[in-house]
Amino acid sequence: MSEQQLKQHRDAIDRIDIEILHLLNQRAQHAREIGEIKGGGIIYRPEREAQVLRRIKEQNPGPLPGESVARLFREIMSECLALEKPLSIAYLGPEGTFSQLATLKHFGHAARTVACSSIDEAFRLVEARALDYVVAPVENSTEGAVGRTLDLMVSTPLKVCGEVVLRIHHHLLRNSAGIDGIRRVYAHAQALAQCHEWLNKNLPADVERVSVASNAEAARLAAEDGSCAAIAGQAAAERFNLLKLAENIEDEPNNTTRFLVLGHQDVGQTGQDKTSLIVSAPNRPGAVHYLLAPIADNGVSMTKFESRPSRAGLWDYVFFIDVEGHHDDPNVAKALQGLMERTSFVKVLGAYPQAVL
Ligand SMILES: C=C(O[C@@H]1C=C(C(=O)O)C=C[C@H]1O)C(=O)O
Repeated sequence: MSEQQLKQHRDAIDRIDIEILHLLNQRAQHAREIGEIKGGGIIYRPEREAQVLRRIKEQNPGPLPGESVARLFREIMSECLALEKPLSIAYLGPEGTFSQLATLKHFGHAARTVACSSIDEAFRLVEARALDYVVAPVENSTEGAVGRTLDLMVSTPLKVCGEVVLRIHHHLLRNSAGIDGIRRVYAHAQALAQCHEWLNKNLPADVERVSVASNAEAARLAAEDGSCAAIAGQAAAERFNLLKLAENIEDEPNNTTRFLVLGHQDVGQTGQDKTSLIVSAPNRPGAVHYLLAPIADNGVSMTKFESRPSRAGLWDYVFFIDVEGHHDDPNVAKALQGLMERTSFVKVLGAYPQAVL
């Protein structure tokens, strides 16, 4: 390619960048005016954001991949929303956890992410309206449910208004090269479980495995002591300046964690939604089958079914159920009505758009 051709393309890019710049600011101006119309009411509208992202993916002519343009527009919306009112989001800290990554993936980098010392504290701060939303891990594809989040959902007045699905990659991290001399590996209990087979195969049997409160805490400890390693993700590796001795050591290559976003609002329909609910059933043969019949009878698909011992009575169970559709969709509404006729405890946690990114 000649210098002349290169210059032509660069000149074109310079012109386009200025056009994009003006268009971005025009977009932001509309968002600011929308903020004034909302007049201090609810600013964040997950249903609208999901529709914007889905439309961008559908109409994307390429060559940029749909996922990439959606990620760019995620950040554009984040900045536009921040002009209306910056959002503050509680997550399970410290900085560098997968919960923080999930928060940024869902709200973009203009949101203020606030590290909390426990999932309980994150819920409390949002319940007390000191922060706007909480992002809490709810299930991992390898390890199953996050019990503490489920327990908090039974009693919280907060409503689910979104979900985030995050691919989880774990790395073996240390402050120097090579695995010689490692006496201990720190990790969150879930990360230890998710890398169990890799650890059995690749580290000597006498290396101690110690579970700590978060992967970021594990990385912090490994940064301080050269005889220790950590299992954690990219964000923690960068934050604590650690070397990656081995990458993507999770046993299950499609390892993902699903997070829920909770706040104080109801979310409208988008046509591709989910509804989360909790029901209880007596501990009798056939009780669960009887209870769930209205879901199948109304042609509603169930995407999650998780049982947990109820705190109320010994050996009574509560069931965490996700179904496809919004609780205002006619078939879902009928299914919910049927459930309510069959059990004394149904709590609809919220309806929200299915994850787009
Ligand atoms: C601009 C709005 O406010 C927020 C920002 C949005 C955007 O930048 O497109 C979309 C939804 C809201 O979360 C709106 O409600 O339309």
